[in-house]
Amino acid sequence: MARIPLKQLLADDPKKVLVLDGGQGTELENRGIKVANPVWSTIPFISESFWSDESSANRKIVEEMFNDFLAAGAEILMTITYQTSFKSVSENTPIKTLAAYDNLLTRIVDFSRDCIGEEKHLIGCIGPWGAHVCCEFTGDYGPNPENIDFYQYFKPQLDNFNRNEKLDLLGFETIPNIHELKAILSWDESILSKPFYIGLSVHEHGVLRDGTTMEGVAKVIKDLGDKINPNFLLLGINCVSFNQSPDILESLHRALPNMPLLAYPNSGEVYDTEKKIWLPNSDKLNSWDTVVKQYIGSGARIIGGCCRTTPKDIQEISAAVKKYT
Ligand SMILES: C[S+](C)CC[C@H](N)C(=O)O
Ligand SMILES: N[C@@H](CCS)C(=O)O
Ligand SMILES: [Zn+2]
Repeated sequence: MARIPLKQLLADDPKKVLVLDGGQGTELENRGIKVANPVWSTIPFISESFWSDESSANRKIVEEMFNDFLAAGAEILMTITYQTSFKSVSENTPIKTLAAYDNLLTRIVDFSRDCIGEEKHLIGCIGPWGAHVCCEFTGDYGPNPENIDFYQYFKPQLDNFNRNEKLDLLGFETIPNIHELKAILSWDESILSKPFYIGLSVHEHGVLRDGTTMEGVAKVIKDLGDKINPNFLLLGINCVSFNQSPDILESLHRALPNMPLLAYPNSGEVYDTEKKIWLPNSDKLNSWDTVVKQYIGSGARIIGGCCRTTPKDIQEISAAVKKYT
């Protein structure tokens, strides 16, 4: 059975909320893959044995992770390509040419689609420019962020993902800087020809990591008016603090009441970018039940978990989504 295009699915049933998967990189780490390296969760796919040996240990781990998120209730899942930009891959792995990079992405998407089957929706995950220098939680893009050529950075991944029919949606996630947001939103259908969403990396005080307020974010979208790419389907927050996430989503909803939103916070732990480890932060103040109810009240149409959330979290999210929709 063909999948319903997401734009149609969300429009046809205004109450439908899709359950997303959880933190993939950190879940692979929980299961024994060492992701603390310059391409982070891309690492298992770099080794040729992943592709040539069907019984490779890493291959089993990735398959089992997808299975466990599916069993927990995920209806839309991501490719594990957060740090798989051409720049990150070509600078840090033996994959140096655009042709070899293209082959890598196609293999990962094919493999992900095989893992989740034909019925579930698949997101082509695209991490921010800052991921390759690990500043997705500071938003510090240097002294002249307006001069960064974001298009050149994303183009190889976009060119591949745009033409891959196994992907239903592109996800720019953990975007911490307003210049990057403006760049993505300036691209028309010739550059972004598939439906896409943008997940913002927001500080626990409720501003984008670079200090931009949610009103400032909304202004960029409002100013574009009807020039906005019709493929821009959802805006939201990801890898933000679990405890603060309902308030942050609510502030985005107030600023953009008609925008379909999405939310997938992290566990509340904080990433140490030097040591590449997660440090405990405050305890969870709320349950997923409470948080999901608030997200839905704020217009969320896709809800899941980001770093350090597990299939158990997705199970709780799924139960809450069923209860409140
Ligand atoms: C979302 S963070 C945990 C991704 C990893 C980071 N960019 C790093 O390279 O360590
Ligand atoms: N999509 C990524 C999140 C990075 S913040 C992952 O799930 O690993
Ligand atoms: Zn994350």
